[in-house]
Amino acid sequence: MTKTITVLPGDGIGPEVTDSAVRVLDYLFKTFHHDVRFVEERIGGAAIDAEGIPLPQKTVDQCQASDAILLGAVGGPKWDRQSTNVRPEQGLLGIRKALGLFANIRPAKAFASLIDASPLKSFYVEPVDFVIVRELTGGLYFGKPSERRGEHKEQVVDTLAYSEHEIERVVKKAFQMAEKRRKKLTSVDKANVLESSRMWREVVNKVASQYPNVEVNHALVDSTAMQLIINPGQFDVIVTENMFGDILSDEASVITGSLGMLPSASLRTDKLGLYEPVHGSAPDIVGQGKANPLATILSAAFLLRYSLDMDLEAALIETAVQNVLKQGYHTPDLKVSSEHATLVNTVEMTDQVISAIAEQTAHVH
Ligand SMILES: NC(=O)C1=CN([C@@H]2O[C@H](COP(=O)(O)OP(=O)(O)OC[C@H]3O[C@@H](n4cnc5c(N)ncnc54)[C@H](O)[C@@H]3O)[C@@H](O)[C@H]2O)C=CC1
Ligand SMILES: CC(C)CC(=O)C(=O)O
Ligand SMILES: [Mg+2]
Repeated sequence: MTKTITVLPGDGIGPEVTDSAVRVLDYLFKTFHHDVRFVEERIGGAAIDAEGIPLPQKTVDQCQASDAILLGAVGGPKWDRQSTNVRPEQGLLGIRKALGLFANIRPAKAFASLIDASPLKSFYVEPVDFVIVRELTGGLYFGKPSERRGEHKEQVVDTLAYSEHEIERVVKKAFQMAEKRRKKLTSVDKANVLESSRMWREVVNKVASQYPNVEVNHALVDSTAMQLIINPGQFDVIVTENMFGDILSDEASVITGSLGMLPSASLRTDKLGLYEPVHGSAPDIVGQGKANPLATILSAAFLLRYSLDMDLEAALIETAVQNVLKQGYHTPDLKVSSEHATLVNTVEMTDQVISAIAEQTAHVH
């Protein structure tokens, strides 16, 4: 049966990086004769410009009817003056909520060829390979009411709300991941200040009894931000609420060399998932061929693995990315130490990844 991937390019460099990932996926589908079609829909600023709202119902319906979703990024200065409800970012929050994508998986794996050139290299006592599991449909970004109040609108309210159920389902996902990895879970919160964090800890401790072989510890978010830099190798799986995970995962990108390297998967309990780079729409480099497409290409590998059960094809992408970096190909955001460093643009980097896949699949007819 034909599978459907809905592509939401969005704004800024979003269309540049989704084009790259679609080219890579298309190459793999043709090579392995997989029957998969792509359908493009609008989200974010592009949807505001065309239809006046950041998340048209048609986009939600198409996503709901598909097997997987690939998203670029939303937002940009053009829409910064829009009121809260018609901002591009509401389109992204809206699709996550509408599809119930509560678990955002953000792995941070340092590629050896990039570590060598990192200013943080001296801190890497152990190989860096951890996953942030970020709660994605609750917390501050979704709390109601979020508004300006008072006669002169001199007060403001944002609400950090969580139910036990919302915490429990994402924490379970994190334990399941830890069980399949190095069996170490760090739950990150701000329990010395926030009631929501105290409930978070209680739920983690309750769920922990179902996973006796996973070592659990609790850590405060501020010191975790520091530990991520001085000793990132200590982490295996980190589970945390929406905003802490948003911030810590951008920080984690420094360890991997660039924000342009971090992929993500937003999952629920069935196979449908949304796959997107961790980065935003990067208005400062849009249209210049400088966007690093690897975060989105690696997100496409997750799409194959988690939503389409194509583990082999996913691994081909990951090995190809590793090989291309090892050969010294890099977009301007990446510092590489190789003597054979070759600066490439977005399209050339994508060409290199496809060639590196072709080398691995030369025997397939
Ligand atoms: N998932 C999403 O759609 C997100 C959207 N945003 C939106 O994006 C817009 C810009 O936000 P910023 O804070 O500038 O964050 P950003 O992630 O777009 O950019 C931060 C910095 O990283 C660089 N960068 C990001 N991705 C890159 C890539 N693939 N290759 C090379 N360099 C890359 C940018 O050039 C910039 O210097 C805002 O409107 C924001 O709301 C921000 C984060 C996530
Ligand atoms: C709209 C924002 C919450 C997007 C973002 O920064 C993210 O998901 O990483
Ligand atoms: Mg973010």
